[in-house]
Amino acid sequence: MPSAPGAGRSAGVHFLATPAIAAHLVQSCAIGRDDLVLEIGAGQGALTRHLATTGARILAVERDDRFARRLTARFRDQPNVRVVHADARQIPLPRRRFLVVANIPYALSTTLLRRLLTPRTALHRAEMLVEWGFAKRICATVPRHAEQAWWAARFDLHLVSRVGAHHFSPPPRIDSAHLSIRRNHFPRSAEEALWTILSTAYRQPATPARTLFDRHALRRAGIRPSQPTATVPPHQWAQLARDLSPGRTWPALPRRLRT
Ligand SMILES: C[S@@+](CC[C@H](N)C(=O)[O-])C[C@H]1O[C@@H](n2cnc3c(N)ncnc32)[C@H](O)[C@@H]1O
Repeated sequence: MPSAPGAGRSAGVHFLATPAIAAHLVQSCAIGRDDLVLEIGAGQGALTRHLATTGARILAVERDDRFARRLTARFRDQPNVRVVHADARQIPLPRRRFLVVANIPYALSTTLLRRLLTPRTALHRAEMLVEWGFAKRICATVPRHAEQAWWAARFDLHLVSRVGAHHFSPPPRIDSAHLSIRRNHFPRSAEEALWTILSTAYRQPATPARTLFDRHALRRAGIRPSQPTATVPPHQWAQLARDLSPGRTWPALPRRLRT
């Protein structure tokens, strides 16, 4: 989604205007009646109305006073939908397993993903509309930043499709993307090792991996020892972290990755 920088609380908001895209986003999430779904930025309910029909418990978070009031009225008769009038950057996230379906403000993408993909998150999967360029950056085979690699090593990030600006009202200047996120089986016990490896590697992108890490461990992870670190995809760093993590003490994760 989409809001011009510096826009007011609801100015510049671009609502999803194509019901088929809303329906597809919700279907992709394969929601069951027992699931808990967090919708971030519910707006006028373009996604909420499809989420409501799944029978799952829906928490529809909306910061804008007017939208929150209207949503509350609109879904008053749907006992499985609770409208939460709050800022999604500050609400406590569910402690039990949850799913996310959202068309989020472009400006909040990094902040929200940082929160959703934190080590202690109970996020299981997410289907989101985000800015096209943002989706391309975080789904790149080799992300350019260590934090993006940190996300991609622990979750499967998949750019499903491009969603043209004409599907929003009013249309933003740039297209969006359907981004799909699935938790993978990366062990929590290897997270400190993973971050240490990534931050070391991303600080020295042109360096052959063997100058930073044990060459036998690199080979076991499928990384050529001569390979410049900037060309190693996140899942191979994840494999290296799994391999090196047991039996050693690793530096704690930086605070920004834990909030
Ligand atoms: C792109 S619109 C999407 C609205 C609706 N989900 C749709 O698809 O049409 C994003 C919504 O997020 C809301 N929003 C913006 N910042 C927010 C925040 N920090 N917390 C919760 N909602 C926020 C806006 O008020 C707006 O309703």
